[in-house]
Amino acid sequence: MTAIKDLTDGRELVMVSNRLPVDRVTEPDGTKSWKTSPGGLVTAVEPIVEELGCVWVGWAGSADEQIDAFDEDAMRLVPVELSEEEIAEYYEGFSNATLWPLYHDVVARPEFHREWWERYKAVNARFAARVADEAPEGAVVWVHDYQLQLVPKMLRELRPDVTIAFFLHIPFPPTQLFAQMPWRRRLIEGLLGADVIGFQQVGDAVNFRHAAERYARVHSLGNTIMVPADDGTPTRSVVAQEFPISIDANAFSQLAKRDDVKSRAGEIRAEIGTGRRLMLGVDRLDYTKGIPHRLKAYGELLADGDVDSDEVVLVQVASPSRERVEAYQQLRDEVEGTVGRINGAFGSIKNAPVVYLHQSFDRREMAALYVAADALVVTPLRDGMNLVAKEYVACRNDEQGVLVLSEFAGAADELSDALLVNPHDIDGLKAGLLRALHMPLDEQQRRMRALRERVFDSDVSRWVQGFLGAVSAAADQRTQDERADAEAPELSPHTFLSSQMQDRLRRLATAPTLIVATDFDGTLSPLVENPSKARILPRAQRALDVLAASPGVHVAVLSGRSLASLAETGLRSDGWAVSGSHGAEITGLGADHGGGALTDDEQGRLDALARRIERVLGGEQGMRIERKPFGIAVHAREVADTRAADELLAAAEELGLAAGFEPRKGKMVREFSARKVNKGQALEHIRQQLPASPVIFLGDDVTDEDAFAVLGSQDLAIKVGEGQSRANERVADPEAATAVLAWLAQMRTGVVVGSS
Ligand SMILES: Nc1ncnc2c1ncn2[C@@H]1O[C@H](COP(=O)(O)OP(=O)(O)O[C@H]2O[C@H](CO)[C@@H](O)[C@H](O)[C@H]2O)[C@@H](O)[C@H]1O
Ligand SMILES: O=P(O)(O)OC[C@H](O)CO
Repeated sequence: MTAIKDLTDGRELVMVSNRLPVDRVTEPDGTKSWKTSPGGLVTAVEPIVEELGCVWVGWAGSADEQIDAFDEDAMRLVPVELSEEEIAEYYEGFSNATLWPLYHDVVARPEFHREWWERYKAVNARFAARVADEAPEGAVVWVHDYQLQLVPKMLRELRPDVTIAFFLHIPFPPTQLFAQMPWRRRLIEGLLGADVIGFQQVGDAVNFRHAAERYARVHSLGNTIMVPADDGTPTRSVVAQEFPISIDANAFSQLAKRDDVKSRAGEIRAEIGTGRRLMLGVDRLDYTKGIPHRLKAYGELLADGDVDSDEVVLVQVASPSRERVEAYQQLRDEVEGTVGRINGAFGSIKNAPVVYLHQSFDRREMAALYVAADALVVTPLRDGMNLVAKEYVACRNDEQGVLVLSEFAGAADELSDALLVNPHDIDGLKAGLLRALHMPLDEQQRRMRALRERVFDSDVSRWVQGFLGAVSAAADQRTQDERADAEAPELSPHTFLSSQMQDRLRRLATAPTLIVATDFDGTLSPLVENPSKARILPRAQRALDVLAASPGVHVAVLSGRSLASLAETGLRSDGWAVSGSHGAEITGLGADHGGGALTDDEQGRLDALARRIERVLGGEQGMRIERKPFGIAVHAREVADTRAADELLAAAEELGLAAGFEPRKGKMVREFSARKVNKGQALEHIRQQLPASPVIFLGDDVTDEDAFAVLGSQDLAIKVGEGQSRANERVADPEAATAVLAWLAQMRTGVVVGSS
């Protein structure tokens, strides 16, 4: 069986959410018991961790009750106590009357109160402290949702050893709306304490990254945000990316196949009246779910005579939610008033057009309702995902039934075979409902098959694996970065760079636009015997990430390696230009060029040379011939004797020249390319695609001289290591080259990368 440690690379898991997966309830006779907590978070997450095991820290749902930690299946549940005032101000107030409406596109007016904010901070601090006490050394701590956005930063300060993941189950609003939040910077900084921040949709992740750039003044590149530490310690990278949540589709499908569920579905159909079509709505009673819009559309269809209550019934299941929050009380009054009016106006003694159930049901009853329903109507005005839609699809083993789905539910991105509706457009919604009621069977089946394929393919285990996979990768990266920082030599630019070079770098750092170009092997990564083992120095990667994220800076890597071989080193180069095979292939920054297959003639000449070199030199100890997409490289780095190596390389040169190839000299390598290109031409080509900018280029090898040769007086050429060069500056090794890049990044952005 999969263990949680298989998903977290051997690390223990701690879950943190406002609510524990079970709620403490007081029965009418005063006895206490536990029941499953409401809402989508528990539906999605609990089945996985209950089996795999974890510590779960959360509120037990009752006031002023101190409860000891206890075990439930493979979980250890750790209750966090909340007082009456904290429930009123942290949970009902700041979480559900400020953040909830603000994050749901302000469909209700958010209230901003300073006392609520103070309470929110205090409760978040209590959660962080409790987690800090409970988390095993090096654990992965997974914090959930909007109620706990300050926990990541608070926890990082208490427990720097843990890896912190955060998942937001609800949307993250566009910057124009988030701007209303008086404590917006504090919330962003709180979240940026995490290593990975997960969102439901691409749009949510994009909104967050924009808000982070604007209010926390950080830079982002792709999914990665560079976060400078307050005290000048090294920059951290934080992944902010979408991981759309799902359900255990198989479990729902199996449940729907059970005889008791099928016979209960039959009973439900019999109870609503033979021949009547059943439309179903299932929601927490929440104003984001669009229940009044649904009722309005349905009421109008009855009034217009398009729907008859003898033929159709709408069963609306609305589970009680946040009942002490005013907006929820108003919603309940409105919904119950509307249901009463519709039933009063259009019902008969036999048939009410709406059956309204303000209750929670167990999963078996939910599955029976899904199986019984001819259509499920999901009409939120805004919803992070909406799991009800996916549950309905998973339960429809008969491949029938129609899903009517709001385009403002995150689920609409994936479930495009549903009937998509805009709940604000009442006429459109009415048309959607009618279409669902009259959809021919073959269209139902076609759509339902496609929906089921999607839901079963992207189920909750895939979500967990994707999210925890990203978290594990972040944890590994963090360990690597920390090690690199600890081992990084103390290089102060003032001691190892000439004052002239410092001046030049300062000037470049303030240029409106700048191209930072560099070789890879021997410049960004130390030279190693086996080229497949070469890796960029982590600090160099981060310095280039910071530079690339700075407006006006373009990063380019120019390598003799093929693009494929460069990618195999793990270099992260999203948003950069990368030139491979000495310029024969270029990608990124609009400079895409070359890379097409060799012609038969080119291939034939290259094959003949390779055979010849193989025959003449192949038997020599330590010689290695490498086939590249556009040429051949003859390596002599592993030849024991330097003189013998030189002689062998000279022999290879002779063979190449005889076959009409221009040998390209490198350190202990000679290359023969079918295409006559070099790094200088590649750099010129990239430069032409970008706004006129000065260039800084760093390189260590003979082949980098071609790039130095195309630089002018506004540019800066830096040779890495020993040997003759036309470059105007020099540093000792890749560590020093990295320090130059880090210093440049710091001067341009203020972000400290590493320990220089
Ligand atoms: N009367 C009733 N009785 C019993 N069970 C009932 C019920 N009514 C609803 N449920 C169950 O509660 C869950 C509701 O999940 P949703 O995703 O639809 O919304 P919710 O807003 O709670 O979740 C939040 O988290 C989830 C998960 O991330 C996001 O999909 C969503 O957008 C976000 O608002 C479903 O599993 C459903 O079966
Ligand atoms: O009842 P609440 O306030 O804990 O909300 C439950 C849902 O999971 C909200 O995401």
